[in-house]
Amino acid sequence: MTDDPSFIHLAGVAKSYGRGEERLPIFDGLSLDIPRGDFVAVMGPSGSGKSTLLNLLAGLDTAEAGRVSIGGSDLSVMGEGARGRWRTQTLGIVFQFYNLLPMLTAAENVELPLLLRPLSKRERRERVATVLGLLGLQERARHYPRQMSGGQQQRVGIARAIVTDPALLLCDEPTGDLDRRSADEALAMLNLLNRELGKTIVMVTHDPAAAKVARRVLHLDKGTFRPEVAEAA
Ligand SMILES: Nc1ncnc2c1ncn2[C@@H]1O[C@H](COP(=O)(O)OP(=O)(O)OP(=O)(O)O)[C@@H](O)[C@H]1O
Repeated sequence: MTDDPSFIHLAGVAKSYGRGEERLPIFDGLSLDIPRGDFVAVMGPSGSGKSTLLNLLAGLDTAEAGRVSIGGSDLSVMGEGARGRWRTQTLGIVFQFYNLLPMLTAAENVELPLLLRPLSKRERRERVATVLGLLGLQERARHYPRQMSGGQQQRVGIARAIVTDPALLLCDEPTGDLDRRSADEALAMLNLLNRELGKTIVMVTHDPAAAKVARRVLHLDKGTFRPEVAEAA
């Protein structure tokens, strides 16, 4: 697909932490191409750079060298403000520990990203109701996080991530805090978002069951991807 540039394109990315002699290199020339509509699981030992990669893809951190381009936007040349605006338009993030605001109901948590959009209250409510329905959470709309199970809270987290209809979902250990059944429900939802709605998904995970749901598994080890790529079903 030479005339169809990758949706996610990393070339020669360098990233380190610390300064001078204390400098800890994480990536030194990392490259990666992910087409639109892919569902990629990133696995690897602790400290291999998975979270660092997600932070670069989210535009939350910047590379010292190389190019990070997503959906045609070159994050490496954007300032912080531009990256913030890009993030609200392009990205949904699903966190391991859900990151819901405890004083807001499920519906209010899901509505949050929409407050940055020029939408009427009615339009916001309709969108929230649609995604809560998609996630099977209609009955939970007025419940607070403390009144929900971990699995339900994670589904609220997924609803919040997709309510703005982003092209890209980044998931950081989305099943890491869930029992098997809730984990499988969350994975089924991610699978549906990828296969039915065409969302591109990059998911960092230690969970082999999560990796099986993805279309591809990338193994990160000491800051580089292992050459072999296991193809999913
Ligand atoms: N802000 C930081 N300052 C200094 N060192 C950092 C920082 N963030 C991460 N590191 C170091 O960079 C390396 C890669 O960290 P990273 O969090 O990307 O790994 P990971 O693969 O996500 O690990 P885990 O599976 O444990 O979450 C680790 O050695 C970590 O200690």
